Amino acid sequence: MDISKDFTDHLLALAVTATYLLSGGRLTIGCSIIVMYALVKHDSVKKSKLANLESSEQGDAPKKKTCCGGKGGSSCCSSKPGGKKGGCCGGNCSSKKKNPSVEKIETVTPLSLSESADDLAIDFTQAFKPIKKARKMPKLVSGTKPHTKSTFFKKALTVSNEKLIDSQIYIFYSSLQGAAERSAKILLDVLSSLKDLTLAPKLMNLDDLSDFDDYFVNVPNSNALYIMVLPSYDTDSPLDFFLQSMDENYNDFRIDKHALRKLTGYAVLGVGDSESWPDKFCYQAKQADVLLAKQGGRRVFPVGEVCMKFGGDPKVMEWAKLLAETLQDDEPILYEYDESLETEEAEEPTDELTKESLIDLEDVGKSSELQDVNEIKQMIAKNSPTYKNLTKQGYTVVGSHSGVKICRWTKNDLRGRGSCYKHSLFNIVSSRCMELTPSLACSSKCVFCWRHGTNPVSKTWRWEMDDPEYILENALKGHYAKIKQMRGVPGVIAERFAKAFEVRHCALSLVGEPIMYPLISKFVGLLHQKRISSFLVCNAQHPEPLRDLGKVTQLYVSIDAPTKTELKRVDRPLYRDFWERMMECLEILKTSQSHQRTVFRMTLVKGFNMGEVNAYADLVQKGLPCFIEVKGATFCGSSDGNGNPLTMQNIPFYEECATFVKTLSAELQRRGLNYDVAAEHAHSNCILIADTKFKIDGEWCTHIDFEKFFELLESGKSFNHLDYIAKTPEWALFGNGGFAPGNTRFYKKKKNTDESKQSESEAARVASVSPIIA
Ligand SMILES: Cc1cc2nc3c(=O)[nH]c(=O)nc-3n(C[C@H](O)[C@H](O)[C@H](O)COP(=O)(O)O)c2cc1C
Ligand code: SF4
Repeated sequence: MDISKDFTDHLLALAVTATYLLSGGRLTIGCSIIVMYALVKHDSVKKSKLANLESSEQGDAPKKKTCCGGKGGSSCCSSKPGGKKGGCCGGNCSSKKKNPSVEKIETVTPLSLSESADDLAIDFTQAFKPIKKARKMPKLVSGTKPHTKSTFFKKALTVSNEKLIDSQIYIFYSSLQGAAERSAKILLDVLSSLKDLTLAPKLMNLDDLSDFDDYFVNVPNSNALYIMVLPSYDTDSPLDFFLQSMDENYNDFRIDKHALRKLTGYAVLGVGDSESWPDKFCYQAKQADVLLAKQGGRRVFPVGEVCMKFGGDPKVMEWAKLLAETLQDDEPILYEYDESLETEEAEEPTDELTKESLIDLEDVGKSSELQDVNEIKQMIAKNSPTYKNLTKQGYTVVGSHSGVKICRWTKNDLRGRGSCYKHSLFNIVSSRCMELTPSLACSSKCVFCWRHGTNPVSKTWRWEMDDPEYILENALKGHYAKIKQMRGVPGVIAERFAKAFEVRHCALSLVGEPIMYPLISKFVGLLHQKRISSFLVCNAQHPEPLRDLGKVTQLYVSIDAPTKTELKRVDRPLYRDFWERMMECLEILKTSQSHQRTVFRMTLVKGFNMGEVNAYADLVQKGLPCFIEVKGATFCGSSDGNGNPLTMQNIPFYEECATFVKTLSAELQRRGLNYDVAAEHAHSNCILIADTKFKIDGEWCTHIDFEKFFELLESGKSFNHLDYIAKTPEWALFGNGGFAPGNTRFYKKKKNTDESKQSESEAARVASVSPIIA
């Protein structure tokens, strides 16, 4: 130890500390410096003692060069006397190696940039190989996430001792082209022939159910067993709505999450096409299986997946027979309830392994498929059965969700046989009217609807969307193409035919719910730019867009029943709060949309909604519309298998409609409301009640002055329904029939006068091709 050097060091340290303290440093900092200095000094003294001891043991000279660690410099271990350097050891010299403590530190110190290339030589050959994926976690093996409350993946086993054969079996199916329906019937035959079966199985078309809740939120009886026979479509189909409803139910806090545990069990049979859709083969049947299980359903038989191209009906039969055997089996079934199906609430896993396990589990069939339930599709894809169906019915599908169709009244008017009731009541000439809907989908499934149960249903917009400009341009093209086809039809009046190529009115009704199209106001604006008047009909289920709607020439709200119970029975609305929605819509008509020409449209269906006149009066009182248009429903073809339960017995005669209208009008007057019967079109069983503010100087003015309407619109000034009225012609007034002069009545068969009368009333009731709602 060099005492003189140490002493100097001490003095220097003391001087530095004193200077620091004197110059205002804090006492604690000063003390700390002194203590640290003392410790370092103590350590170096200890080390040098140790070194001296070592060198004395080895008989070395007391002055020994320490290793430079490869840095070189004056004290380099390799420095030769006289300042000349031999090669540096790079830290490997014996002086270093011999010090065990230094050697130990080297093994754990991270490599520094100054270390030599030899030291950094690392084998990278494995580095860029893909990281071996963690082994897929088998479905029923727990991959429990540590430190989280909810178990990420777990199973629970229960044993049921139910005798499945005693169950009430429901065979549900959904079918666009008939294969699932056929398969469901095979199942019905096989199961019905089981000798031990206590109750006859029931066959149900999912698309005909008024309310899925009756079966999939509430269970009809305590021993129900569901068998679902489902096709898969990668295009939109009615099944999409069913699956989305199931998914919504599961996430709706108002609904019992596990409502289907009350079933004795369920099984799903998928039919599809494995050749054309290998990646999506029977994917919707699998989705349904997962959703049923999520809601507590117990799978009593594995999901069947039958390719209707290969195997077809025999495979369905095979599955049905195996299922039948199982149902007869007394062996208890081991049910596995898989809580992984409830991972929505589970926290995001943090470590990579668990994350990867999650993906694997999703692969197993949960989330990836469930996400597909809300996949955005085209409403009516060109290759879909719905598209074919609609075009077969005479629609021109525009883009992916709009449609036009010329109705029989347009054809009639072109041939001089008269316009529809809108001419009598409001001055809309059928040959210059285009019937269009920007949404072929609807949020109701009205019993009198002529959609034949195949059009998409949904509560909200869930599809790809076309631009309003595109829709209008192509709708007009489609409409004109259909008009053109009429040129060879006998009796077409050349002048009307020519004018028909300049559409003046657009009835936004047809089928579906136009107001569901999110850009409806913009679309109406485009119509007005072309001086085409707009008649928008909505089903009183969408208060928000109704409130936001801009000016229309006439705004209709369909009032299909006067009470909550009847409305549910007639409209079969998809919304649970359908009644509250309707009430809100009526309130909007009375308030924010009261500047519009508002109309209640009532479609009378005998045995369904003609009973409670007082209740209708309540609704009128609530919405205070300008007009109430009452129309008897028209029979539009078979009710067989299309979800439309109506027969001719439900179609009212003109006289019955007239009685209803008079009674309603009297009730409104009794309440002090100024309404009266104004006009009619007896030919289509349609009668108009109007607010008496449209009776100017004793003359009804229910017609529209279209020129005035556009003038006002273009002026930019605000105006209301009374600003563009026109006098109702004599022939259109109530009691005068409403058949426009200049047209010829046409009866299919020539009859005597009495028979003709009968025929007119009959004609109003039957329309195999005409819309019953237009
Ligand atoms: C437009 C279209 C899309 C289809 N998409 C699928 C699909 O994604 N997966 C599948 O397995 N089968 C698919 N199929 C085949 C149908 O599921 C199959 O034909 C089934 O038998 C139809 O049943 P249905 O006649 O009861 O409607 C598709 C068929 C069509 C016409
Ligand atoms: S009648 Fe109209 S509201 Fe009712 S289901 Fe048909 S399109 Fe929808």
